[in-house]
Amino acid sequence: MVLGLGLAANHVAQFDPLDQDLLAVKQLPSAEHWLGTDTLGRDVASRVLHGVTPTFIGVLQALLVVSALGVGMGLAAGYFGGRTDAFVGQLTNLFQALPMIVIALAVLTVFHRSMLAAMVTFGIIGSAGPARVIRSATLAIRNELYIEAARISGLSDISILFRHVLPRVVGPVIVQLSLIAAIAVIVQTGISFLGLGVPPPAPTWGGGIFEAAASLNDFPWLLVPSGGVVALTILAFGLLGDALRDTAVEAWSRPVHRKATRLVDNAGLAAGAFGQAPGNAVLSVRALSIVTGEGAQQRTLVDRVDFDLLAGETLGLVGESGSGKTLTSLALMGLLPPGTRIASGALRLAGQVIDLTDEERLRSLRGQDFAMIFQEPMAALDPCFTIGHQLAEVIRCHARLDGRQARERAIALLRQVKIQNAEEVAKRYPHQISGGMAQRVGIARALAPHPKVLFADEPTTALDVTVQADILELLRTLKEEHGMAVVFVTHDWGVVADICDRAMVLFRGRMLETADVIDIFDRPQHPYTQALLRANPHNAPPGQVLPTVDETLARMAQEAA
Ligand SMILES: Nc1ncnc2c1ncn2[C@@H]1O[C@H](COP(=O)(O)OP(=O)(O)OP(=O)(O)O)[C@@H](O)[C@H]1O
Repeated sequence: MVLGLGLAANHVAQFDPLDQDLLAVKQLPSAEHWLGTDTLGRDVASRVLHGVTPTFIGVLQALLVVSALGVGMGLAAGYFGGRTDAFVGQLTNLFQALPMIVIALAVLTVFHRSMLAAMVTFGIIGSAGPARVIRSATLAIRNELYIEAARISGLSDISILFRHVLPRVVGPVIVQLSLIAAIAVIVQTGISFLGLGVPPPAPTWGGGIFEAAASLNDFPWLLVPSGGVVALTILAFGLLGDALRDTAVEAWSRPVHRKATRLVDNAGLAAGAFGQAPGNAVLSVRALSIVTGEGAQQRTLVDRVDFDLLAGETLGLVGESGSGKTLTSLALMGLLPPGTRIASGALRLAGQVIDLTDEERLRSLRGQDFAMIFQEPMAALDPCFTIGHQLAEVIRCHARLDGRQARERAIALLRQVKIQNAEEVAKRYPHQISGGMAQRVGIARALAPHPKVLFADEPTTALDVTVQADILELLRTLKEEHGMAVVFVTHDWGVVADICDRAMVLFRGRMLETADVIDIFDRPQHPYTQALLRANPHNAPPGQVLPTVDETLARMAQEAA
């Protein structure tokens, strides 16, 4: 808005900013002079408005220098590391050690009060701060897998920097540039205030503050318009930076609250669809569909999945990577990742029917009736708190216990998951325990609220084989002790055979077959299940090359023809 008014100053301002009226000096705001007049009777509003353009030109000059130098140095130092990093480090140290104001005064003297020279100098010296911040942000992501993958696939460093690194650090870049813009306003105002910038009578914000300071005792009002516009502009740069950062960086990570086009009528579904559900089903899910994208871009990721989970049963969700196993379980937990949403479906839990598109209702089940354990047990624990503290926190969320009681219950839970020295483990931090122990802690945390259903998303994949067997054994025992039902996400037929009672095979988001585990292994009905089983390494004689699922499907199609 300030910039808009400044650009339209010739039309908006009622007076020439240089017109003096010695008969109307030091006037307070009036209908004629909106912000009053100064010590020479000039219209203050007109002078403030005409001061906008030179100020913003200066800001732009500083921003261009910082964008090129500060952002460039930060990206290069963080990405290349080594000597580049050391060189940039020395340079930024040097810039930060330079006395900015003394250098600016010298530059203004040499370049005859050139604001351009002052702003370029400020941009060069001021680029040290953004360079350091952007270096740190780049360091944090330069070893991420997708950057490695881009390197391996032959992309040049420049295109990796601009296409893969810059978009990830755009948040800090925007924030740093908004800070620089605000400081550039202060520097310009300071220079004009010292009488070293554009000479009077040209209208500048700093000049206005200088005049206001001179007549502060007899006409204090004069400081309000000139100081106010500077303060408001600085504030506006901060807010603008935050808003731009939110739009550019965080918009994608916000949950989408818009409801998708419903694929089925959920009201009708809730009323009739559970008729077929077995009497002893703890959880029944009907027509669960998950989509991503909007309008014509909408893509179905999980397509009308139905299943029943019986009391004390373990149901395996099996399928290749990307078949929708994880999304199915996350959807029921109300934990879908950003960009995806439930388009339709209903569940019935303990006789209660819940519309799956009702996010609020679904969220209330999490941690109460539904609990979850994850593939990366260590990543699911907060490194800053002890195991005991983290367990006690969850326990106190669900039960009215004091600190000591919650700690005792935490230790009891650790014993339930067969951790021998539970008291001692409770005092440890996550980095002080093994992966297998971390998964036991994850299970203990999931058990704390006595859930009806436990979702286990490949909980043994990240563990070594002997620990895997221990964890599966533990889950089997706990399921029996607690009477829980378990939904077990896996792509490992060995795990299905070991722990599941029934299995549901998913392919590209569609449910192909659900059967008892023995039937699935002995009499798989769907050609895809047959192909998936043939690709199972557990069945293969050593040394034999297994057919891929696609190869088996192609051969079956040929035989059928
Ligand atoms: N946030 C997301 N936005 C868009 N599509 C997604 C998102 N998360 C997952 N998908 C897509 O949804 C589909 C199902 O993903 P899901 O993670 O459920 O598969 P999965 O069977 O669990 O695979 P894996 O065994 O590799 O974990 C995949 O095609 C995946 O690319």
